[in-house]
Amino acid sequence: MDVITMMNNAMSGVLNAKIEGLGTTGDGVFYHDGKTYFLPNTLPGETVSFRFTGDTPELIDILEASNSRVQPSCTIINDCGGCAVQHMTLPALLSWKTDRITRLLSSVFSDVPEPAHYQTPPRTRRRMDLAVQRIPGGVHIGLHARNGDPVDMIACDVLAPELFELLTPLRDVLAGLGALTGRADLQINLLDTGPDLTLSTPTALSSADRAKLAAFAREHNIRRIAWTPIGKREIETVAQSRAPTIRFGSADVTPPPAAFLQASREAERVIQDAVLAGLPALNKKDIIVELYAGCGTLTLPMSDNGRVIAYEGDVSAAASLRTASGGRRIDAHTRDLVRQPLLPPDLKTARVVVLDPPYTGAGPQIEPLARSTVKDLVYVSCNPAALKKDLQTLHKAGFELISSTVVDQFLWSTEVETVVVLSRDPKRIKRESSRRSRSAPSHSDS
Ligand SMILES: C[S@@+](CC[C@H](N)C(=O)[O-])C[C@H]1O[C@@H](n2cnc3c(N)ncnc32)[C@H](O)[C@@H]1O
Repeated sequence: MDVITMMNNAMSGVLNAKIEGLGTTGDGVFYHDGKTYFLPNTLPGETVSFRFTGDTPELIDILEASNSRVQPSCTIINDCGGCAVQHMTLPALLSWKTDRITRLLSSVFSDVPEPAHYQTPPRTRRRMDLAVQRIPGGVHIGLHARNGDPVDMIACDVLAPELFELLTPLRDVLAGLGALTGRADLQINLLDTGPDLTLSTPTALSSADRAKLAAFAREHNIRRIAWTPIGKREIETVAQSRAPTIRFGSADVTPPPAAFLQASREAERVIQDAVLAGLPALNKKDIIVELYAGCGTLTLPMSDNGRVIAYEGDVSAAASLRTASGGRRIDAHTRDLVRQPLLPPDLKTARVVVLDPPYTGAGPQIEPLARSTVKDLVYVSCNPAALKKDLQTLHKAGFELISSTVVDQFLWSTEVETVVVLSRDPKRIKRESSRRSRSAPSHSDS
């Protein structure tokens, strides 16, 4: 930069900074005068110019761009709040997620094998919570802008095409509903039998609204549309031709409306495989205790390896799993594991525990698990901060890391899913450690 530009910049309050990292919401991180600041749309390694407005830095220009920078492909990227880091290449993003998990694991364990990693392809998301907003002459359906109104999703590189294409006719049918007086929510799941919709509106559906939704379901081959008043838990089926299903392992499950599903079919398979590979050697009679089982994503495939005793807090999800489990070695129980965690005596017969808790982590369940006699654990996590806290407790109780898998199923966001295999069985730890040292390249290999 020449001297005149530097003097002009100093007079107009323009400053330069080197971006040192990526924050957990996808903003670039830099340090100035001993303080940490975040700048959206910047990447680690970049040199940028910015100006403070009050205490908030505002990006002026990217002076030296990172090799990981790309032009975002989505045409509504500047408005839609869905993709925080579409200006980063997907391999760089996967590598950032993998590094993040490696650092997390290294802060807890001393022996950390390199994580396996997987990234779901674009346009495969099969579950999304969308906001619906009535506007003059129609509706917008989309994600919320950062701190703002829903942005109409006229383009999306994330959503599966079957769901994206449905948005156009959905705008028409939703615009015609009397119950849609302002904001509404639409949860869309893509099951094996097609889209499964759950609509939440501020006021109750009239019989004319119900008839319109039923006609829409018939016209678009949608097996089920459910409805719930905004903010309430009770869900009512408005239209159903046949039971919608999704296959887990060798069973077809009819999940409840708005059920939890892993975000993409491809990532679900990787998570299932990582969990199955992380189980210790089992006899068919061995007991796998599964916590936070949902409607059986992991339960059904695991039941080929042992008897699964599954616990799930959501009554409808547990009921779906129970119905689908017929004839298999599965006992599915409804249990709130926050209010009533399993205690060490409840875990006495477990050969292994598999847990896939919600975003907040395993909370009050983790201490009894640590105090139990269980030697092997497989932990599926969607929140690195909660995972770290739970791993610290488990490590103190003697668990060591056997392996981990990082799954990027929320493309262009900073969300990351991790499958962690843990053991406090000295023989398994020793076996894994010597297997790793045998397969590590020796110095003479280079
Ligand atoms: C991340 S999902 C995993 C579900 C399932 N393993 C899957 O892959 O589809 C977490 C599950 O925990 C359940 N859950 C949330 N809070 C719970 C609680 N307090 N007690 C028991 N289950 C709970 C949710 O209903 C949800 O099914």
